[in-house]
Amino acid sequence: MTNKIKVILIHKLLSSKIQFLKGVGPANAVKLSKLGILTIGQLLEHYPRRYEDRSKLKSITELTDGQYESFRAVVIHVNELKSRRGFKIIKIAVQDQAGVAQLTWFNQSYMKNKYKPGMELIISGKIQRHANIIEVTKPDIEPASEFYAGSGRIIPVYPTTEDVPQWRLRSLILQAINLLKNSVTPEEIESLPTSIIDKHNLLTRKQALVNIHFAVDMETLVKARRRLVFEELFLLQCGLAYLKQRNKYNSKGIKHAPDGVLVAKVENHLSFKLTNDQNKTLREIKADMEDVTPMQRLVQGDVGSGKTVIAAIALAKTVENGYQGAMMAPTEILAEQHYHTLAQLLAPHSIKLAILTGKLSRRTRDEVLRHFKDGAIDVVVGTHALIQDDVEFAHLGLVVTDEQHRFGVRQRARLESKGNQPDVLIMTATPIPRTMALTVYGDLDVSIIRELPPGRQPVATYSRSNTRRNKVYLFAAEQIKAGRQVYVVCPLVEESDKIEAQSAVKIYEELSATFFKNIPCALLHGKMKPQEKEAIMTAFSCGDIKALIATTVIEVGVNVPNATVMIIEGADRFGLAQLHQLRGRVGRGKYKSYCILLSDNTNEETLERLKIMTEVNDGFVLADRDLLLRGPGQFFGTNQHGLPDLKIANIVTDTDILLEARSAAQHTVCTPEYLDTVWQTLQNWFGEKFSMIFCR
Ligand SMILES: Nc1ncnc2c1ncn2[C@@H]1O[C@H](COP(=O)(O)OP(=O)(O)OP(=O)(O)O)[C@@H](O)[C@H]1O
Repeated sequence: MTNKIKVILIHKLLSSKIQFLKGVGPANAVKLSKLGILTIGQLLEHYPRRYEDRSKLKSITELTDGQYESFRAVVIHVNELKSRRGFKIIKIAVQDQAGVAQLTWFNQSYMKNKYKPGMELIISGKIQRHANIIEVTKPDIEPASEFYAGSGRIIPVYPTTEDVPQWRLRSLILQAINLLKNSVTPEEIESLPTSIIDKHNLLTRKQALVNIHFAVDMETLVKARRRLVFEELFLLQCGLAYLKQRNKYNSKGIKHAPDGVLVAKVENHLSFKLTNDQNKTLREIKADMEDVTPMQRLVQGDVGSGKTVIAAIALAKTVENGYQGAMMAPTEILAEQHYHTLAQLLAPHSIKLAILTGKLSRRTRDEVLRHFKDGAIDVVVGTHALIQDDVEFAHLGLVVTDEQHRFGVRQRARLESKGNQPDVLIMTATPIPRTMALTVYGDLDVSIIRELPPGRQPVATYSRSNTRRNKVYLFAAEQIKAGRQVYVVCPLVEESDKIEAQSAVKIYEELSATFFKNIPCALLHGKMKPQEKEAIMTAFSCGDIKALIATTVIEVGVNVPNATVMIIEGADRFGLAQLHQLRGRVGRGKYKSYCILLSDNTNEETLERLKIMTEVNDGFVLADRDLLLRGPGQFFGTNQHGLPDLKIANIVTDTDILLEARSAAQHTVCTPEYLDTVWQTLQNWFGEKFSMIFCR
């Protein structure tokens, strides 16, 4: 079976160039390549975006106002008019036996040459009836000769460009489907083991491909989609399971010894008791480190749940075993902060720490690098500066990366490659929805710290319009008088640090002249020099500055337990995950804390998002809600962080199939040949992203 499978996915027909089809010359091939279609296989995997039911063609007099309908008619007259404002309007009159309708386009003069009197067309679009005139604006048109004469008329609508009209794409796919039907057996293009197909009651790949494009009826279409979604998720999960196994069996990592004196000293010196979740996570980490398989563990902890102390103990463990540890943070501010926290926890026990960021002088940097190399430094904290080529370690035992999705997988891999299969701990404070975590990080072991340290009260969150802005700032000033500190976050301006900084400056000037007059305030934004930023953060941390007016530079990780008020201006511009991160900057100590979301936006979805914030304090619940509200592409704000663009599956709505496919993949014993095929298919599907996801 496996040998056969290996042949299929490189079946001759599927790998044939698209020019093999009738009607595809060099020019059309270029246009199709812009859609990512170079081969017949890729054409067949260009799945419809949606479908239209055109099973019943109506006559013109039967068309209903406001409905999306289809009808067959002949062109009788083509006319170009000019509107008073200079628009070109193309009007084409069409006729069937019952009546006349008018098709209209604006500023698309080429339409007048495309359709000539006498041509028979299948026209689909939204019907507008004004008095006795029936009009369709920007209709979807197929020449009647291209009209697919299948038994059903569920018409696929494809993602496409202006260059490749729907009807052409549809007729090419039909041609490819006919070739597939006539010249390929189901076994020749099957990608799933027969046992899986039978057990999960799936269509064959051949049946699914035919029906996803031209289904005989709705029921078959649903089955076709289920099969292809299952296939995609199953193969992805097989790939992830394979990676995990490979890590387990093929690699020899560092086997740390059970805890000794140093780890005990660090643990016993903590000024607090670890929470149950922290203890559980720590046990999991220690077990991984004591195993010869290199650790690949993701720690997901809600904001303020106390991840840094866990990292500190793990670092102490590697040092105790004679190795070095490295911790990489996404920003200089965070690297500084982690350095100070780790120094407090580790330096009293003779662990030598250093920091490496972009701003060290050449001399200091050279010296620090020398001590990494000769092993005199035990633990280093840094930014991207850590992955530069000239950074070398004597014996790196543990790599911790904070805020996982800010780094590409490749960057992380570069740090890991500075040791000989070191243990790897990834920490993130953005809870990842479960379904997404299974797809993106399915090969990592996951620990979750959901519980917050005792005594923390939920942050009271309010959503307010700007009419109440004065009251909000008066409240903040009162809190400052009571000894607390305040953050004000300025509206997010995507793509422009400069405008964002300008808006922060404006708000800073306004507040320091009004509500915060005579209160020590400071401004913090991404355009400032690292030294300036650091000096301000230090002054805020030690309480010299009472109000910090900032852009999102403070979003992750900043820890000032005395701060109790977070005011977010233009809160509607932020996603839930980001608002939660910002809110997490307060409520980190023993004082009651508040988060106030200012916004005048009345958009329904925005109001819903802000309302969820006022009701939910748990980051994991928020993450799931955010995913539902905005979809997977939006979740991280950007698409570049390892989330594969799935071809057909939707991880929000296909959760059931995902869980079924995952369980099937975990229970399938894959032969090496089958895994080869899986590997090859995944590479074909995900291209560039493949190495991002799988080359760990
Ligand atoms: N078990 C505990 N009991 C009491 N305080 C704790 C406990 N664990 C951590 N803390 C304190 O809680 C604060 C937050 O910890 P830390 O900065 O490690 O959180 P975090 O999970 O990294 O948060 P974020 O993701 O928001 O940066 C720190 O002041 C830390 O000293």
